[in-house]
Amino acid sequence: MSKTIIISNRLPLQLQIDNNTIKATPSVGGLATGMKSVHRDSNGVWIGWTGLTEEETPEELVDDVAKAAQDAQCVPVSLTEEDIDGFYYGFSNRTIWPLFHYFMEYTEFEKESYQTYVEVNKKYAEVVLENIEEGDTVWVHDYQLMLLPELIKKERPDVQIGFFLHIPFPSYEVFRTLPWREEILKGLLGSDLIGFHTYDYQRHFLSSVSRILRHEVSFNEITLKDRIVTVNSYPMGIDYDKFADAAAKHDAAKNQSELQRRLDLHIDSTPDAKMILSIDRLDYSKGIANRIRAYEYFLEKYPEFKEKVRLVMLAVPSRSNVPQYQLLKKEVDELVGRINGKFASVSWTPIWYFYRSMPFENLIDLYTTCEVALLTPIRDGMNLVAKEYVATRTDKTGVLILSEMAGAAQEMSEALIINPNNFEEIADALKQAMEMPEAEQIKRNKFLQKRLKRYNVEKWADDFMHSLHDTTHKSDIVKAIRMRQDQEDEMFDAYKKSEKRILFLDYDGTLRGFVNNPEDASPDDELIELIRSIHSQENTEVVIISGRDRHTLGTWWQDVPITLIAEHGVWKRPVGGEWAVTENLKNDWMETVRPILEKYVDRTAGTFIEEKNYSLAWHYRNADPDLGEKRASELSTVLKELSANNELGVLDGNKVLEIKDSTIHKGKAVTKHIFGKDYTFKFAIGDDWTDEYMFQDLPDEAFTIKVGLQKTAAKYYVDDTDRVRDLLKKFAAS
Ligand SMILES: O=P(O)(O)OC[C@H]1O[C@H](O[C@H]2O[C@H](CO)[C@@H](O)[C@H](O)[C@H]2O)[C@H](O)[C@@H](O)[C@@H]1O
Ligand SMILES: O=c1ccn([C@@H]2O[C@H](COP(=O)(O)OP(=O)(O)O)[C@@H](O)[C@H]2O)c(=O)[nH]1
Repeated sequence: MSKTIIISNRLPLQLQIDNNTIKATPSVGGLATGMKSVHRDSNGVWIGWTGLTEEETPEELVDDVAKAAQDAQCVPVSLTEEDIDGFYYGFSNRTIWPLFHYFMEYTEFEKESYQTYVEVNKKYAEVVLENIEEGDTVWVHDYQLMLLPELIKKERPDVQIGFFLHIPFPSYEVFRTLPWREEILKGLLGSDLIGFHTYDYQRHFLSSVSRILRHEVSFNEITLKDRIVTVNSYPMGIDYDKFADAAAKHDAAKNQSELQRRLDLHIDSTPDAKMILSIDRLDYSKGIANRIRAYEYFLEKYPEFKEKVRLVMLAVPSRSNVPQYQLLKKEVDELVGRINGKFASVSWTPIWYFYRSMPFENLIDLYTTCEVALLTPIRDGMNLVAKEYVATRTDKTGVLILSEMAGAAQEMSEALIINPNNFEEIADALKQAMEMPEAEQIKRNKFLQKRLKRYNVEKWADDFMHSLHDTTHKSDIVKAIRMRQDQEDEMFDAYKKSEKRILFLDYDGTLRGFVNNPEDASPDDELIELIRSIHSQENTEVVIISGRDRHTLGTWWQDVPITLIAEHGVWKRPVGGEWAVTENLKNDWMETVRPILEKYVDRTAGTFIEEKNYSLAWHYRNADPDLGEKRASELSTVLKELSANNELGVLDGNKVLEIKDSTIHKGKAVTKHIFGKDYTFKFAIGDDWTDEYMFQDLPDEAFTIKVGLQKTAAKYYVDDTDRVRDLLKKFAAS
């Protein structure tokens, strides 16, 4: 039976050694808590790190570690102290975490820790590959494992791989600063589906892919040479019923509340003071220090709330080997001390501060007892605490104040949404929360609960898995039209048997890959030899048919006696002959069009005009991809309006717009060329829109091939210019 393999840095259980025996405790953090129910309900395994390094695990306990993991349907990845230093405390949490949360000043770019990150991703890949069986689906989680999809795909192209990023994906301007940006993007693109919490993270990722790797991105699909990668947003939900049920039980047994007991013990004798809850891992991205300062500002701005409110703050220890986290701990300790010292009275402590993690029951106690939750991250992928707080409010009272910088804010607009850097706004939101009528609290929470209950973690995981399985459908379409071996054999068979054969070959993007400067794309020696050798076969004609100008084509192929067709069919150089115009064309329109193109060159950096005898081309390959596409579509509209009455046509090529006589195109050129001749084998290959005319106009029996995975009228497609070269070699050897 096929299974789902979940992979994350940490397993949902963390192992410790206590008295020479293995002890397991649940992992904290949104990923582990959220995925736990998905793991429980699926027939799957979870691969990750146990929390124990190889050095910490004595020889005699190695089997016990494996057993403890196995009992929880987990498979451990064995890591050394050095691995954890470079991979977890290093690249993951000193480079990626701060960078992706826009803390540029905390970001370290260390080559050694990146190398360890690569090595550790390989260790994860090894364990995954050992555990994959046919039909399994792989779901990789989070920023610690961004190279893993590619490592798995390389070995197991048959396996479907999903990746979910739990933290924000930063804007291109921030991401581009990473020295290993290409490697990270390529690693992620080993996936079939990549998921983010919000649309903003998704669009930032797509923008980096198109700018850095220059891949074609269309809406939410990235076209690679042989696959399509789908990208989408899936806001992670929580196990709603688990929290709501636990809260209901807790409410029914009021005396269970530790907080209440604390109040009853008169540790603090202002039991009526409303409680403001704050829960996070102690992480600078969570805005804890700012939150305390904003609370101080609130008490100063609205002194009437002194002794009427209390901030209950749970900070869970996290990544304490990273210096920034140690500094933050110090800062928070000092702030809490200073503010309590400044405002406390004999009967009132303004902040109750806990620095530890709490078991589930105590969390429920905190959630249900506090009238307000104040969550003010500076950046946060999602923030599940916000959702858990709302889910536990069984009578629907309670006010959530949430930072607009948390992914959760996008779905929780009924909360009081604040900017975490605006103390004025936070202070006012706290006042509003304190004074909010119960009816309004209920109204807001009703909407929030309904949504959280519906899109719970199970629905979220289902949604992701369905989309992942749908990607098979897309790759099936790709497989259906990609030239199969038997189709290729059939074509070469027909070629060999034929007594009169013709091959129409497009040049750029087909015989040669694209380069930034078109003049640098001259044919290499191997290509020249191949073309010469095919052409020299008996009864075989090779025609290079290109949009290029005749001088360039003529120079590159001057010593090879093949037919050349330039400028989409305007010029022809027959075998052994001279260039001649095939049609009587006008070019007086150029005077009107050139200034328009020049205007677009001036406004769009990286673009330029190519002048041919009978056409003008505006190239935008080197422009910013988004701007290039936008300007191209704008220019195309302008040119089409202008050309309507002039028998001019606008050709949309590969990053080029070409304006020329509309009666000229490659389809017409090939039709004229084969007219009256009895070729028994016809072949055409090309990569862009201008080649579509050939594919459409050649008779049905022709073998037509598109280079690259795009919509086409050709019968087949091949991946790239390397595959074209393979085909040429086979023609030459036939
Ligand atoms: O494993 P740690 O280094 O101790 O960190 C705990 C987890 O923190 C991060 O959680 C993120 O995932 C949550 C659920 O999607 C999301 O709500 C939150 O905003 C994120 O910060 C981290 O992404 C996980 O990998 C860690 O395990
Ligand atoms: O003592 C604690 C405090 C919090 N949590 C859980 O940790 C998760 C925190 O997730 P969130 O998305 O808010 O932030 P993250 O820590 O993942 O960045 C939530 O599910 C909490 O219930 C926990 O297990 N023990």
